[in-house]
Amino acid sequence: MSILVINAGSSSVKYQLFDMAQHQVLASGLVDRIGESESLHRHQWLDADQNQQRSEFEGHIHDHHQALAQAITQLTQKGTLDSLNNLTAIGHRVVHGGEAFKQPALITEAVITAIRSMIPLAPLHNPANLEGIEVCRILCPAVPQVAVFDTAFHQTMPAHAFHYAVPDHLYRDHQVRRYGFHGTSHHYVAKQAAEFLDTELNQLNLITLHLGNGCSAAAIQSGQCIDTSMGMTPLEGLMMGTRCGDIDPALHFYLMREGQFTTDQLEKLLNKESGLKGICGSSDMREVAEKAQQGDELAQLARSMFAYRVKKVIGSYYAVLGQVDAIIFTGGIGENDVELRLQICAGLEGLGIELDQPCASGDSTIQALQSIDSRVKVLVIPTNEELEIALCAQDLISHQKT
Ligand SMILES: Nc1ncnc2c1ncn2[C@@H]1O[C@H](COP(=O)(O)OP(=O)(O)O)[C@@H](O)[C@H]1O
Ligand SMILES: CC(=O)OP(=O)(O)O
Ligand SMILES: [Mg+2]
Repeated sequence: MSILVINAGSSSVKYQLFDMAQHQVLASGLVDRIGESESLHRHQWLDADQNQQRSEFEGHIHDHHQALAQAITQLTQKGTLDSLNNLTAIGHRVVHGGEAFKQPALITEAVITAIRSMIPLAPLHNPANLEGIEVCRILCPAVPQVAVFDTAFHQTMPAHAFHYAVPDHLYRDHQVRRYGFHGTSHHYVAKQAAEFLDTELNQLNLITLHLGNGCSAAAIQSGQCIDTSMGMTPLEGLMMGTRCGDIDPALHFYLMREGQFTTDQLEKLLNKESGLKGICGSSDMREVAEKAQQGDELAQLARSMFAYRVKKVIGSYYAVLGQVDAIIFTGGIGENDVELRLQICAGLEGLGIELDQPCASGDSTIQALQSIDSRVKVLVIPTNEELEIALCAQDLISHQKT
């Protein structure tokens, strides 16, 4: 059984082909800078002797149709996929499913219409996700397709957590509320934690911290999400690579009045030019860490701000949950930045959170960081959103057949 997972962004398409019997990646790739003169297509695959092979193509790839057609050609020509008929399903990451989707969905015209209706809530993400779906429907009409939503796992949040304190008609008429994102990752690492701790997920209270380019936290009570830091859009919450996270909303009016900013300029400023990049000029935490080590004060400030905000969210979710079994670090930063994890957890002994020696970074398996006396477990769990999407697609397709 092979499942292809597609994560289509505005100017890139990432894909992975899974052999579901082994949970093994047979091939993967990235088409980047779509629409620009110097587009890039990187493709990797396992050959018949299980050796990793790579190919790279540079040139103009004018749209998502060409990008996906090229990816499918690579998949079928490089021997990893005999024919498209051997694909069991295609799973798509869809960022915004609004309130319509609490679970993954088999893609139909009605599902496409519902995803389209969410575009005003996710103008930076949903159009590209839809494009990926529509192109795959043209290129692989016989293959069932499944949409897996970033928002779905957070749909269990109670009303007091998801409502904003604005006039209620804005919720009823304009769907203004907290939705939360990265749900596929939060759910995946929560399930991994349950397996690692040898406990049912519905018996666990967890705080999951997804710290990648985008960053978000979730409070999970008895296995269900009861709060999360991202909001109506992925701009709210923690400080991120280029996104500001929580700010005073009055900053908008102030900058519009005093700085003559337009709405588009503000959107760009807060989404693309803020966060780590806004403070110290670099959005990549590895670069920020290097600069900080060399004595760059703004890079040091950026790291302190980042850690402080994660610490605050741990404290607030601890209060909301009452009792916490484990805190889970995931995402590129959460999995690898040993020093930052120490900074985040420093001083939390009063909450029963005590770290042992920092563990080696870059381990691909689960690490437990807590000391023997720590009441709360502190785990590092590598996320795998693509595998989770493939598992969701497999699950949905097998239930369709029975
Ligand atoms: N060893 C490391 N130390 C610190 N940060 C790291 C390390 N490895 C990766 N990162 C950071 O992880 C972030 C990317 O996270 P990732 O989860 O891969 O991103 P995405 O959200 O795009 O999937 C970048 O800021 C990167 O610098
Ligand atoms: C929704 C979101 O923030 O996704 P990413 O972290 O992939 O940008
Ligand atoms: Mg990632």
